[in-house]
Amino acid sequence: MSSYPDDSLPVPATAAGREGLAAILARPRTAVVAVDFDGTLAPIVADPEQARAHPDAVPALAELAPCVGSVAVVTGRPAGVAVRYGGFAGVPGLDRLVVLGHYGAERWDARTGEVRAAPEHPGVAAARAELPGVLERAGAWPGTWIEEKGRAVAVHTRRATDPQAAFDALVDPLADLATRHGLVVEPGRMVLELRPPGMDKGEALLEHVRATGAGAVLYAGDDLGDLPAFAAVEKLRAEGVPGLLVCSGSDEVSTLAARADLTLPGPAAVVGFLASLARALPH
Ligand SMILES: O=P(O)(O)OC[C@H]1O[C@H](O[C@H]2O[C@H](CO)[C@@H](O)[C@H](O)[C@H]2O)[C@H](O)[C@@H](O)[C@@H]1O
Repeated sequence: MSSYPDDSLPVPATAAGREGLAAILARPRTAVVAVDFDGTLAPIVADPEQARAHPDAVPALAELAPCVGSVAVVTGRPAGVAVRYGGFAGVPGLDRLVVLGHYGAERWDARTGEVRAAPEHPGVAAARAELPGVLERAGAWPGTWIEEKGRAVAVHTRRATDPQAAFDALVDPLADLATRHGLVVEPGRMVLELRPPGMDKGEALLEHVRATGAGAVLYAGDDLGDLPAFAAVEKLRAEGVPGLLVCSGSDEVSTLAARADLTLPGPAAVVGFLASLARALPH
């Protein structure tokens, strides 16, 4: 792999990405670094409750955060769960970290340790009540598992013997259930989530970038739910704010790699990149 500007950083494949990385290196104090959690900071595991940040993730973020304008974790997880599974609370260096949870409907701020949240959508409770019956009638595969997320509910198929077939069998029944209750289906890596409309990672990222007055942005993600954040960075670039799109690559999702400036082979490599970026910045 060739390097920019020295041996420690990979070269983005696109001119826009190289411009984005150059802007972050030139004006780090104006940069927002925003990172997805599962599949990007945390390796994918079969049981969502066992997911944890890569052991090098918190040290890398803690070294990076004091050098840039802001570090944010942008996740489909409830903010409090991501804070817990990430080990983000009370870490020296991460005292300004924000976690935008539930695709931006929740915001945890390390300065207060509190979560600010949008009102709950009544359709979630109604869909939750109907969900077991819908799964039974759809002939859900053994191993299909419901994740209770508070302001959303997710159906996972990774533990079925054929996860993709189990996922495919549920797409239409869950779309119907979501529509009847005013919700949307968020498809992800062997998961279909029923959640309220009106917020996504793109809106969340744009809001954060605008609130911080950022002059450059980096976003790293791995899954379809990260596409709106990719679109937000593309929109910011069109408005003159340089940005770098990083894909945490996998053999499950190809869409993001096609849009990314830099594709890295999974969470360990993403975390290594963030650590290298931190080392390349003035402390
Ligand atoms: O926005 P993210 O931080 O990427 O969260 C997206 C979903 O991640 C979790 O599911 C994924 O990770 C699990 C643990 O590795 C894995 O078992 C599952 O197959 C993946 O889809 C989480 O459980 C969901 O609630 C998040 O929305």
